[in-house]
Amino acid sequence: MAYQFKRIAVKIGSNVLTRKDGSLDVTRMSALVDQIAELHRKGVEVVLISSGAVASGRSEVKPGKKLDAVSARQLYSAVGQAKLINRYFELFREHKIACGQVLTTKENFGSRTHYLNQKHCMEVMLDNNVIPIVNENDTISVTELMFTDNDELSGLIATMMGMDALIILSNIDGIYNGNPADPASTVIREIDGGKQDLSEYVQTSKSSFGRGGMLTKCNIAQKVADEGITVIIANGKKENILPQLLVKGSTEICTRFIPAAKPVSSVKKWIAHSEGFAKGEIHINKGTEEALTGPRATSLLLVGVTAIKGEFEKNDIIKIVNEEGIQLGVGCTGYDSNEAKKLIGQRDIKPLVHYDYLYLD
Ligand SMILES: Nc1ncnc2c1ncn2[C@@H]1O[C@H](COP(=O)(O)OP(=O)(O)O)[C@@H](O)[C@H]1O
Ligand SMILES: N[C@@H](CCC(=O)OP(=O)(O)O)C(=O)O
Repeated sequence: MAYQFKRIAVKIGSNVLTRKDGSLDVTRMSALVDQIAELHRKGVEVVLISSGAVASGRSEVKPGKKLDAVSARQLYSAVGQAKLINRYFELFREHKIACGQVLTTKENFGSRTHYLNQKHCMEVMLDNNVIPIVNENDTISVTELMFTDNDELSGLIATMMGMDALIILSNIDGIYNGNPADPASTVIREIDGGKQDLSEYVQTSKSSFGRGGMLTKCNIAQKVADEGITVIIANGKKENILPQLLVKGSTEICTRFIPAAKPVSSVKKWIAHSEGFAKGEIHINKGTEEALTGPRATSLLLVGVTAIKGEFEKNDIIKIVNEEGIQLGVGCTGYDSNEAKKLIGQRDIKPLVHYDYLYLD
């Protein structure tokens, strides 16, 4: 069977892996592992981003007293992640395939060094036929340090690893053009990258164990497709869904985001996804805004900077803001904040943000 993609990220939502009572659905897990094993045997490289730690830990521990939300998430994920990865390990072993655990946090995507270390780790696993199974390290990432959900994490991984496709498996066939419970609603089969406003269709409601909901999936999918990666939202509870989606000329029901044709450099992709990690703000004057947003690739020079806010190190991500206070984009800084503040207004020195490290919205 010929598949359309050679390298994919597969994200499995909590709802796919949990039964109605919250217990881990080992039958479903086993079916998905069988499908990934089949793809792996046929030469498709797969990175799995699996949710389900919190949901599967919940049925294992019964706290003596009522816990606050953060403590509960830490406790359940610590226990649940051990249970989850242990299951995956055994299930893949039945196929004589090794898998390995990668736990990460939002902070690991904020510095280029950590980012490249993570990428290297997963590359070395794939080179050695090991399937990386990624999840957020829920035990230490709390409140503002958290990803919105694993959809956001899967988008970052797909971009970082230069995937051909990101497949987001949820408990629903795709994005419906109305309330999914309404029989008149149908699945939107194709979405042209970032060009369509989907907010009118997507309800803010979430399924019982999910975190972000369909709206975050849509936002992430549009961003990732804009970077040239196909994104598919499909139902992970359907039999043999992964091979069916991957087969050339597939007619499987799903929502497919058409990737943009323009190539984007890997550094720019990292920067584009890094806005949430920005450490400071660079305010620029009108002339600099015109130069940056004009047709020529232009670096951000300190001569056009009017103010620098926040503390940051060299190579950190910073926001670029115009005179009206509107954010124009993000970049990776060539100076730390103390040095940059001293050099505001200076000419003929290296740029604050080189255009290779600049991403404008
Ligand atoms: N227009 C829509 N189309 C499909 N699903 C929708 C839509 N609006 C809201 N949803 C809800 O989004 C849920 C999936 O998101 P989420 O709960 O985050 O799942 P997951 O755990 O797979 O990440 C669906 O079960 C559905 O209830
Ligand atoms: N890291 C969490 C994932 C939470 C989450 O994002 O869930 P989902 O919205 O179902 O993908 C866990 O493993 O429980």
